[in-house]
Amino acid sequence: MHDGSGRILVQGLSKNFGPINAVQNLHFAVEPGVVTGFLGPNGSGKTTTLRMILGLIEPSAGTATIGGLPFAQLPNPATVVGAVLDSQGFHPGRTARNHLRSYAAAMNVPDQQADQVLELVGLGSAATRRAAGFSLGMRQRLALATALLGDPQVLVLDEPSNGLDPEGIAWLRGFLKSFAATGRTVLVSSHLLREMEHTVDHVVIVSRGQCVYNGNLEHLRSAQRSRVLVQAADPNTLVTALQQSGLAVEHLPDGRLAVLDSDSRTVADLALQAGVALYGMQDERVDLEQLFFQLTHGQYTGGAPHAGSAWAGGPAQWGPQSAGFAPSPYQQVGYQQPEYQQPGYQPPPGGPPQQDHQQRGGSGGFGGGF
Ligand SMILES: Nc1ncnc2c1ncn2[C@@H]1O[C@H](COP(=O)(O)OP(=O)(O)OP(=O)(O)O)[C@@H](O)[C@H]1O
Repeated sequence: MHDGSGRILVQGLSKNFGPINAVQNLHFAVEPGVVTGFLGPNGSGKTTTLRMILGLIEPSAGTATIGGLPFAQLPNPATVVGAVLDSQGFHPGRTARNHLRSYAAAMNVPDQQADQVLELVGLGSAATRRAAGFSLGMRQRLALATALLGDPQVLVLDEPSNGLDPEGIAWLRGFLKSFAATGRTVLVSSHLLREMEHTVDHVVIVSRGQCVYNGNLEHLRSAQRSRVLVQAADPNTLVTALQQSGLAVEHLPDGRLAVLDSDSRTVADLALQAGVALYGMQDERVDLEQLFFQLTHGQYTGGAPHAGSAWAGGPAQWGPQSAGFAPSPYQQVGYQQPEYQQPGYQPPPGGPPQQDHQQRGGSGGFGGGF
């Protein structure tokens, strides 16, 4: 069991390449004992951040420490941190075993460790094969074996599932979880939340070099709420009826109501009992991948969660977002055009449904349409 001293702390970390602000004022901690995902689309600054943590490039501002020290000051870095930033750097003529032995010598690690780590990553039977003939997945495993040679406290991996087949991804997931379960620190980057969602416990999500979410994955998951969008002839009467039944309701800017954590059948029954005519209903549910897409496109108008929404509260930190509407995180289920928008629609006596522009809590709505 490791002593849990391999905490990574990133404080105010920034990096500019000329006019490019690759990383902007990042703050996060990577705790031992859990797997932390460092997620963001291509070009969002993940590799640059990892390179600064590993002392490969100088930050423009801020600090990154491992166990309280910058990488450059670690007494024997290879026994503290194992890292894979690139799985291409093998001498093609060397066997897997010889590749590892050359690293073991440089790290002052016994030769036998090479065979142990090869077994650990499932390459035991390929020890005498040359790396030139390795598949991308095998190269990923060999790179991981190299990182493990010094039996490090901390593992930092950049896009480790690239090139792995589904079996390889499942294996990596189990490996990383058991590695972290021994009290060690795992920071793993990816541009695919779906690939990581069953591997990571904590996530730091970046977009355009800035942190847009830092928190528990479960918290992010719990922000997923289903809702029913409903167009009612008399929204206020319907809101009263729904609230009396214990349902939370939000007014959307276009006049519809969003009924949280319910379904269209329940809403229709309550509307009938209240004598309110409905002109259209839509069941929606949030998809984690869509949510990630929305977060990392940085265009969510609301920025911080608004009071009363699924986004408010909890220990997670939501970072800056730039202005503009993002795609809705909701997936629509069995969408039907509201009756009043359909050809041949005859308005009821009293005219077509009125648009109710009353909004609650400012601009924090999801902005998604039917
Ligand atoms: N050495 C460099 N010189 C100039 N610009 C750079 C350099 N390294 C990275 N960048 C730029 O910094 C930004 C962040 O790149 P980075 O590689 O850190 O992103 P990433 O999230 O790791 O993306 P990917 O998943 O595609 O590797 C990009 O705009 C990239 O072009």
